[in-house]
Amino acid sequence: MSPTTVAEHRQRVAELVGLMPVLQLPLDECLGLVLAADVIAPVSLPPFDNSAMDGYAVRAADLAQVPVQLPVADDIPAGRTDIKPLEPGTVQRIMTGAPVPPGADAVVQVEWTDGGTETVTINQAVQAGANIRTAGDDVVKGDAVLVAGTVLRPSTLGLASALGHPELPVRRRPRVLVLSTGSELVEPGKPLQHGQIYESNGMMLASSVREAGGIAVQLRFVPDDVEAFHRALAPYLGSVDVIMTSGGVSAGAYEVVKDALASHDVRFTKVAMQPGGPQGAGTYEGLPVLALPGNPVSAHVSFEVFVRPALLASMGHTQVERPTARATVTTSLTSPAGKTQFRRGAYDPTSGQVVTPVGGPGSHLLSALALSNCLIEVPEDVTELAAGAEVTVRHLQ
Ligand SMILES: Nc1nc2c(c(=O)[nH]1)N[C@H]1C(S)=C(S)[C@@H](COP(=O)(O)OP(=O)(O)OC[C@H]3O[C@@H](n4cnc5c(N)ncnc54)[C@H](O)[C@@H]3O)O[C@H]1N2
Ligand code: MOO
Repeated sequence: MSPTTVAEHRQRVAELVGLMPVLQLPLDECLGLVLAADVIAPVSLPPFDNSAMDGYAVRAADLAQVPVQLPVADDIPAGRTDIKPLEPGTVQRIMTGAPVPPGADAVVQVEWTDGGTETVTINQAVQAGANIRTAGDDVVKGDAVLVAGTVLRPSTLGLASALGHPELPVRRRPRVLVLSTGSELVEPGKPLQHGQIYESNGMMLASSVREAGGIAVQLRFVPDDVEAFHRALAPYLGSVDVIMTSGGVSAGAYEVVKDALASHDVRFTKVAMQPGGPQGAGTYEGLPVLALPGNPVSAHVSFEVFVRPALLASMGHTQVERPTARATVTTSLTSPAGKTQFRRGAYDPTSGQVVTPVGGPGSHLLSALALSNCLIEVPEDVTELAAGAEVTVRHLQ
């Protein structure tokens, strides 16, 4: 049986995860999410003509001869709503953001005056329209200012708030159960016995889920026991959207994930890549389940290549790929025939776009992964790369 290609498995994972439902969420919870429908401006911005300066609302024609002394008929702080018209031959003191009174056609900044409160001497003339921010200058009521597909950033959330929206329609974050299997796994902080290791995939994968915008629920220390596996999962089935496991998928005698899920609709396959060869994907009690290999680098690379794009797509993102670049590799590399290799690399954009492999190909080399900032992609049909060869790097940060 020919191995599954990276593209085929990516497609399968994306289809399994699907799209998250749309709901109205308070703006506070929308950062990084994708707008699911166009938002029509219910008001104009600014909503009314207002002053751009602290100063005096005037009729420009009254300043034909300067200096000129005029009576200050009223005082308009920002927020005042009962604005009186400006009578000819008078001014009103006005603050930045306050409504310009009817009849005024300009604002003189306070620095050009003596700052008087009963009467004011104005030393410089202004053009009609000076220092007035007109209604609709920024947004016109009825405009579709925020369009479906927009990724909500601080500025777009600021705009939504300025338009008076307390909440927005978005696709919600997927809740991912991050389940770590392995009887050898021990909680960090506890003593280790020979043969045991500290659990690390759970922390790494949960962080990756969060970095992609999802919600991670960690379930660690599930032993290599099929009954225990099913029991551990049961309480989460109603509250998560995706189950993501690590470990227990290869060819050993105690492959708990494979054994537990084989009777369900989960297909275990070898994907033509290294690391990350053994993969499982399917459904468990109606939920998508993604079974990643247990070696830490394999788990991380599997997340990057398959899960991250699927989670981003599930939230409505169209940009689901990490940015890539072309770079020359500083040392020679070998790669297994017929497999896409994802080597860990340190990419240096400042020195002519070169990348240096970090550590070897071993999928247990977690510190090399932690020291790298990119994956170097060696295509399936390439078995050797000389130093100086051009490669594609996938940025991880
Ligand atoms: N006979 C074969 N053996 C193996 C094959 C194969 O094709 N034939 N494939 C190898 C490859 S490639 C990989 S990758 C691993 C995948 O193994 P599993 O998914 O079954 O994972 P485990 O055996 O449970 O663990 C592998 C390795 O990773 C450590 N691990 C697992 N979970 C965690 C965790 N949460 N935190 C930290 N470390 C973890 C575990 O202790 C093992 O050292 O299989 C190869 N073998
Ligand atoms: O393919 Mo495994 O994922 O090499 O280590």
